[in-house]
Amino acid sequence: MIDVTNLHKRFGQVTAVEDVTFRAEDGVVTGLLGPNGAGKTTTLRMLYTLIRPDKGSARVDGLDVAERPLEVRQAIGVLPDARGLYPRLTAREHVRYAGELHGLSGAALDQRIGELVELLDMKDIADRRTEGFSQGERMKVALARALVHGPRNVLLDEPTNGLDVMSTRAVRTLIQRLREQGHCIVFSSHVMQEVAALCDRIVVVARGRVVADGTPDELRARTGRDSLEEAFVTVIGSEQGLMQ
Ligand SMILES: Nc1ncnc2c1ncn2[C@@H]1O[C@H](COP(=O)(O)OP(=O)(O)OP(=O)(O)O)[C@@H](O)[C@H]1O
Repeated sequence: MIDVTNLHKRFGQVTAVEDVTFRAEDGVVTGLLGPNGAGKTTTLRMLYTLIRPDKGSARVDGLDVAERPLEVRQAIGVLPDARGLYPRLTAREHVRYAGELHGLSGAALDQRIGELVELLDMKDIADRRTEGFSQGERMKVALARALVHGPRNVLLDEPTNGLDVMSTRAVRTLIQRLREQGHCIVFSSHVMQEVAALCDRIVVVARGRVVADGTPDELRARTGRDSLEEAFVTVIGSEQGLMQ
């Protein structure tokens, strides 16, 4: 479970995150939805301990991200916005390396890599160097790397960005499976159709603040709008940046 309370982050003159509060429960897909520059990536970066909040706090399974970053990193799997892969390593070597960094080894690691190769349909690419991989292939490697240690909490920054229809479906299926297994899943997107298709709960972020938080039905009811798209535009106060 992830608990975020009054997070704030500034970079020089730019206030990236002004006041973000939400809770992401286990067994639930929580979507962070907002236009470009709303503060989603910065919020996720604070959650996965890459940067420290200026104010406020965030807890992952009760562990404070600023006070216990190493334990937090064990408890989360992250698909960051930059998917950076090593061109000379094969897909399988990437996953193995990440597993070793998490303390896995031997038969247990081999078995886990095998499961992920199967789950993400990576058989054809598993033993190829990642140099020249397509966006979808890179995404699969980055996802397998994020999940190798079986983290309870999964943070995904725009996981379907740039993917074709089949790859997008594969990612959706994976997220649904993780939800069924009781994981806590947070993913960010600026595409409302994506969030609407997958999320049980939607946290709408605009200009560094949470402007709405609820189930799709609650958001529709609160804004008096029939369509989710209109509800989003109403809470954000603008259509800018929300479309693909
Ligand atoms: N390291 C940084 N230095 C300076 N400004 C930053 C930095 N990181 C983020 N920002 C600024 O903070 C604001 C929020 O950025 P952030 O990347 O969190 O938005 P986002 O909601 O993830 O947007 P997108 O959908 O475009 O990825 C933007 O104005 C951005 O330019």
